[in-house]
Amino acid sequence: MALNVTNRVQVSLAGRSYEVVVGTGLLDDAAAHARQFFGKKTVPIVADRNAKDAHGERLSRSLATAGYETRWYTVEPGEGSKSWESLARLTDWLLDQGVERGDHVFALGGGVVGDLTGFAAAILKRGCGFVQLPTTLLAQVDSSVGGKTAINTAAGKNLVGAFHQAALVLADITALTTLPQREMRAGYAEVLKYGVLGDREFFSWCENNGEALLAGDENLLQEAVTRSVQAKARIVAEDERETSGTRALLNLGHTFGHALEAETGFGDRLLHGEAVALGMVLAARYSARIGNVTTGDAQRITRAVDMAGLPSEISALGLSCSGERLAAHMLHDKKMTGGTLPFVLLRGIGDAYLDKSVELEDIAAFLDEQLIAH
Ligand SMILES: NC(=O)c1ccc[n+]([C@@H]2O[C@H](COP(=O)([O-])OP(=O)(O)OC[C@H]3O[C@@H](n4cnc5c(N)ncnc54)[C@H](O)[C@@H]3O)[C@@H](O)[C@H]2O)c1
Ligand SMILES: O=C(O)C(=O)C[C@@H](O)[C@H](O)[C@H](O)COP(=O)(O)O
Ligand SMILES: [Zn+2]
Repeated sequence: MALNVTNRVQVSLAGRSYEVVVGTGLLDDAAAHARQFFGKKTVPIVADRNAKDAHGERLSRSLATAGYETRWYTVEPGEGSKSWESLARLTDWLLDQGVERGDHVFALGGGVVGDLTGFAAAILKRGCGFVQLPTTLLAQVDSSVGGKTAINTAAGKNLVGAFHQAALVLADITALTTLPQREMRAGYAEVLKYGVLGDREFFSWCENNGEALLAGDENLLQEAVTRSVQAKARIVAEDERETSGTRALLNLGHTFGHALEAETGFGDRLLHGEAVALGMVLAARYSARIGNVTTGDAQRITRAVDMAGLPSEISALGLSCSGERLAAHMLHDKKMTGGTLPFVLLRGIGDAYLDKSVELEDIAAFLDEQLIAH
């Protein structure tokens, strides 16, 4: 895939579809790409503070040139903004702006702003439109696509939310030039995830290209974002609301990961993508322990995570909790059905499946082993 070529991926759902546009400089040209979603002369934009500082001007300029005025609402960076308090403040602001059901709210930032704004749009006047302008690698490859929106509660991650699809996603690769390296790596965890869960060839591509991609090669970034979005769009088209089990595969590494995020306080100590990377390694090791996957494949996944500078050892987190305590966080997992928690496990790289026979006590014992230094 060559640079300066804009890739378009269609997310096709029952009775409707929307486009994910992936390319460079899209924010400079946002008015042209998104004009049909500007209801009035003023466009409400909810932005992560860092994303606005780095890229807000490009967006404002594009809209101003097309005769639109931007109204900005700034969200403080960090997982703490996915809260009831932020949601209340944001919905009040949207109401003050006179946003109507037919209008579209624009979300500029990473997964935090996308999840928060998407949820606000889902409930504002029982549902208005929204457009995602993802500015982190994680948001471009994952959170801006597929319609999961949510806030966190004291009990855990994403526990209050709604399925509400964006009307359009503009993934501007240029936005990633200002992204801190740690955030880039965290986003790469979700890229690797698509390979591990369903595409062995893409996993090899990541092994070969991960380092250059993380160093900022825009061609490779555009290819990784496009291929990730294609993979996610295929799964979401098949199982939009996670009812058949197909979409649950996108949760690979997340049952472990969300428990670790909860235990570390949803903060800078462990980013979502870092938790997912570690969670994927744990899912692979557990799969090897029950004889489903070869230790060779489990080690290859660990190496890919290490190569990306992502955490692969739970013992290195310095947690003082037990495996049982981590397993207790998992009781809030949204996959829980009738008291059973299905786990996304592996038969091999590129071959994830949902295992309904896993005992949480066994997971707790496994985690106790992992919590002891390797
Ligand atoms: N809805 C979904 O399907 C889905 C999928 C994956 C993750 N998520 C959620 O997404 C969230 C994580 O998203 P994230 O990793 O994007 O984190 P984030 O939104 O917290 O952004 C990460 C950091 O990057 C900064 N930033 C954003 N864009 C920037 C830019 N272009 N230049 C400089 N700094 C920039 C932000 O200020 C923040 O400090 C988690 O809450 C996770 O649960 C949701
Ligand atoms: O889109 C999905 O489906 C995913 O599972 C993608 C995940 O990367 C994402 O973190 C998601 O928010 C987790 O979903 P949850 O239902 O476990 O909260
Ligand atoms: Zn995730």
